[in-house]
Amino acid sequence: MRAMGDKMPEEAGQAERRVTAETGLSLTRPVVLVGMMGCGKTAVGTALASRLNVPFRDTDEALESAARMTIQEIFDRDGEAFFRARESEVLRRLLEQGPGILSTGGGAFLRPENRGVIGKSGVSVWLKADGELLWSRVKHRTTRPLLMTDDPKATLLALLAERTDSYSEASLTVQSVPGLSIAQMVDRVIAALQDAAILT
Ligand SMILES: Nc1ncnc2c1ncn2[C@@H]1O[C@H](COP(=O)(O)OP(=O)(O)OP(=O)(O)O)[C@@H](O)[C@H]1O
Ligand SMILES: O=C(O)C1=C[C@@H](O)[C@@H](O)[C@H](O)C1
Ligand SMILES: [Mg+2]
Repeated sequence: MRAMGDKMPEEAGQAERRVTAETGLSLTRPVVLVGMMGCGKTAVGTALASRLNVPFRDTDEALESAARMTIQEIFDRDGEAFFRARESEVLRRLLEQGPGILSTGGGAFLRPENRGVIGKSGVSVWLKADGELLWSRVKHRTTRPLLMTDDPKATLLALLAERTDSYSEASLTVQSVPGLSIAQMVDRVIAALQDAAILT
């Protein structure tokens, strides 16, 4: 098995500055999407990377592929503390791979250590959504171990309340509201990145 801290051979030594093909825009740092479960980090991140024609990376997906286990299986077998340690390693490795879109797991931005490494080489974007919207998106899924409780909606709302201060430390915030499609969220993130001169 590839160690979780290893670089993917094809991505090692990637160019520092990536000129995006279709839009003509340049991205100079990894754009790191953060926020609660269901805020759209994976869905919006995938569409954003595709629109900009830059690499897409996702800490949850990278962890699952390195471990050849689902996140639920990692939590069940090794516990959350083990998962968080691996998540920090994977985050560092993916940040080293250069400009692109990096979606994180919902808990990744809570650790000061992770916020530090993200701030050094990337720019964080919080996809902000209220509890009802988040719940509408996660309630049908059973893939999120932290929501395997007797009252998953209450758990989600409690996590949102306790995490909001950490997420608000992100460099940029993009609000998600009901009715905005994934493509419209991509428009909003691009506009925020352009305003901040991250995408030029
Ligand atoms: N703007 C949107 N409009 C409609 N559906 C959306 C939107 N954003 C996300 N979704 C849907 O909500 C669900 C959850 O989104 P997604 O998996 O991207 O969340 P996430 O932030 O990556 O969560 P996690 O932290 O658990 O990885 C998916 O089914 C996704 O397609
Ligand atoms: O919000 C969280 O803590 C999590 C979100 C998911 O992305 C996964 O990283 C995992 O289910 C934990
Ligand atoms: Mg995700």
